[in-house]
Amino acid sequence: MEHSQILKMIHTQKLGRLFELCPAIRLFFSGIRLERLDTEETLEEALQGIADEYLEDFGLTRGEISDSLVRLMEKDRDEKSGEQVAVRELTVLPGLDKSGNAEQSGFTVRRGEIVAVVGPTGSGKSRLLGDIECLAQSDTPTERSILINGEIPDDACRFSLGGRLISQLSQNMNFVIDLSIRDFLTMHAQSRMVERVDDRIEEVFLCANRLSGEPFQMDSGVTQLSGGQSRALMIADAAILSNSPIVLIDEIENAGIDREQAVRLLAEREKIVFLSTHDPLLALSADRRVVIRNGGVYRVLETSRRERSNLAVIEREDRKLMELRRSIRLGGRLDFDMEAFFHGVQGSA
Ligand SMILES: Nc1ncnc2c1ncn2[C@@H]1O[C@H](COP(=O)(O)OP(=O)(O)OP(=O)(O)O)[C@@H](O)[C@H]1O
Repeated sequence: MEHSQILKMIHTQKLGRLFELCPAIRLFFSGIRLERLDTEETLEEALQGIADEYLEDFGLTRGEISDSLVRLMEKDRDEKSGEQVAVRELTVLPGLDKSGNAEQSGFTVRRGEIVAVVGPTGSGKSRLLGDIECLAQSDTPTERSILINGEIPDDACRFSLGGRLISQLSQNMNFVIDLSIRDFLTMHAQSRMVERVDDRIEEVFLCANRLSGEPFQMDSGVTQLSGGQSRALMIADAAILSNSPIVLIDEIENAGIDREQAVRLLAEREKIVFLSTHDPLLALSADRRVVIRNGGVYRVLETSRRERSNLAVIEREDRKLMELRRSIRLGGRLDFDMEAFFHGVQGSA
């Protein structure tokens, strides 16, 4: 559906019809405490009885409400068409490093694979994720190009489906609309047309709570979540509810969530996952790691058999560190025999 058709619909259809076509619109109105609008009226009619000052309290004008509804319907349309693109593999073709030298190599990632992106601070890890996110075609500072299933994505795929193909969970996740977690997840589940919405949102909620260091309630507001809780919720949401076949995650390790479980969860869902990280546990959990140096891909290393067996040791030590972290958070003291705790005789925090 074209933009002009959507615009016309927003202004001529009854609200009830708009809610049916795009459930996120109902949740948009819940978010500004207008749950009881008359569904037999059009948008203009329904908003007639609402004072401008009321809308201003939410930082909205009538025009902005109509623009938001158009965007929600367009997002819904793109999401539904995005489901038709089956991504089997993604290829990064080499570009230039920060000095303008050709990159050593490109690489291809297949469905179900996890790739860690590693490298010193400022080397260009986020830039690589950014190139993937916008499906770059030699039009970013790195001049890399991204292929989907071995082909250059066409413009429709790039500009319209790009956002639907790819979920990006960046370091700073802020929620702007104050919905409860239940409403937020319901909105996502409905806009992604999943079946058994209540069961699925319960699954996301339980999973997010397992990932998060600090438990939270289904009826708390999303704006009250801490940074780590928000990331846990978004990771569970991306894994369980999202149709996006490609997930990009920036520095999960700083979020204070259970990284081991988060990676396992994403790996189970047959997605292509890129993790930018400085963390050996995450790097070795991936199938391979792309090493970035001076803005360019320097090496692509498969995780070796030896590294996989070393991962078990890193996980064991990491669980001990998590135990210490938990103890510190709960106000405990770490004045027991640390040598014994780490190297041998059973100790406990
Ligand atoms: N190949 C390149 N050509 C030109 N500029 C680049 C290239 N790669 C990265 N940059 C630029 O270098 C800067 C640092 O890159 P980026 O933020 O991606 O680093 P990072 O590895 O993610 O850092 P951190 O670990 O601190 O998050 C950015 O401004 C980015 O656009």
